[in-house]
Amino acid sequence: MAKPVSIQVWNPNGKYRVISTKPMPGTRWINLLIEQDCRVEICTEKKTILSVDDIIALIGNKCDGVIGQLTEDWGDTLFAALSRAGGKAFSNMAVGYNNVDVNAANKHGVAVGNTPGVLTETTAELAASLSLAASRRIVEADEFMRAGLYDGWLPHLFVGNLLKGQTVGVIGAGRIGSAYARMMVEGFKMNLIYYDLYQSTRLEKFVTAYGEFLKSNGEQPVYWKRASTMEEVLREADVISLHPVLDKTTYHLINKDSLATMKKEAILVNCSRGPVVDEVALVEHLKQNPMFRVGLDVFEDEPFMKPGLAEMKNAVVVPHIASASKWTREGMATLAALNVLGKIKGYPIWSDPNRVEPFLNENSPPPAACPSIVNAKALGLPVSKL
Ligand SMILES: NC(=O)c1ccc[n+]([C@@H]2O[C@H](COP(=O)([O-])OP(=O)(O)OC[C@H]3O[C@@H](n4cnc5c(N)ncnc54)[C@H](O)[C@@H]3O)[C@@H](O)[C@H]2O)c1
Ligand SMILES: O=C(O)[C@H](O)CO
Repeated sequence: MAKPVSIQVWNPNGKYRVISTKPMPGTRWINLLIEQDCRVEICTEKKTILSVDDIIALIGNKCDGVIGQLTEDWGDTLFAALSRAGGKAFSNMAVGYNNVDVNAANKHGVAVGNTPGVLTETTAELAASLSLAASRRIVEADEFMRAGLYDGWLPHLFVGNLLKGQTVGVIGAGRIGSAYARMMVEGFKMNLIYYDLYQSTRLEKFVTAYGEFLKSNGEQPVYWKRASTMEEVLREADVISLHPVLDKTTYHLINKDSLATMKKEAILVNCSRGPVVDEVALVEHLKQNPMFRVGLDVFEDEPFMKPGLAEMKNAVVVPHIASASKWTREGMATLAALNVLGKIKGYPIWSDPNRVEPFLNENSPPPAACPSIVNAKALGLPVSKL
């Protein structure tokens, strides 16, 4: 058993004990909990990733709800501990919840929250940034400059790819994938090809309308295509960005074979989850194809990179920061806190997790609902009429 971890306590006499396994940005989330009679305990332990034992020690004998992080392993052991302590709610401070065993949560009657919507644009902007950084070789050029190697303009110096008129491919055109597609189509006049299990009519309508606008201005229009297979996207796109959920259907979706299907000078961006890409195969592909480039925010074995990746000049790598804008991170903290608070207070579940703005308006109290509970149906929780 790990030794008890250090905590900061807010509102010590609060009736409901809510734990956050990490300090989170902003103070609104703390205030919202305190106003509703919660004692808030924030783990201030220095180590970045808490173990299951650390979290069991935090939960203790009485705990009404926990706000946790995507780095934690929320399986049967933790849900059993939370349930024994009287807890009925857990929320990830993330939209992705592949670190959570939802069946185990169901078994112990614990509601599982996530934070959709508030991070859509911020994450799409990072994917767009990585697309640009990779296509225009920004990191390589920056390193070159700082190393004092620049001794004058040259026709061949850091020549990269023009995005305008090329095709952007999106795999997983949900909230973030669609936002990214719109940025790339509108910002850089790229054509779109996408693959998703579901049709994205809104995205298609957007590209059609933008194409008509360009045409009416005498410019080359843009086009969209919904691919019937992922391979079609891999074959046709010049820049491919991955935005599906991580589950058993998307594990190693990008592997040796799929990499071989892509154009030799293609750009691959991953802001979804690391294991969507077979990173060992990717390193080999980068070695064999120096004109192929990647922009990665996520890694298969975070916080580590597979051997060889750090040395690849044709890879841009950042440490899982896609949702890291101040507004988004504060909003994620708010949504996660309100998921836990709402369940403790017996509120119903918000009917549309794609429309969470009312919870984020600092000038009015949030609706009396849980913004997003992924196992609401399985637990038979009522849906809000608001
Ligand atoms: N890097 C980051 O910091 C960061 C930030 C936010 C989200 N994410 C990741 O992005 C994911 C997507 O977030 P979202 O809000 O857009 O979710 P979403 O549910 O709106 O979109 C996911 C899409 O993936 C599609 N999909 C599922 N299985 C697929 C498959 N086998 N092939 C193709 N498409 C498939 C779904 O139909 C859906 O449209 C999250 O689950 C999370 O893992 C990462
Ligand atoms: O799933 C998520 O929300 C991200 O990975 C962190 O923002």
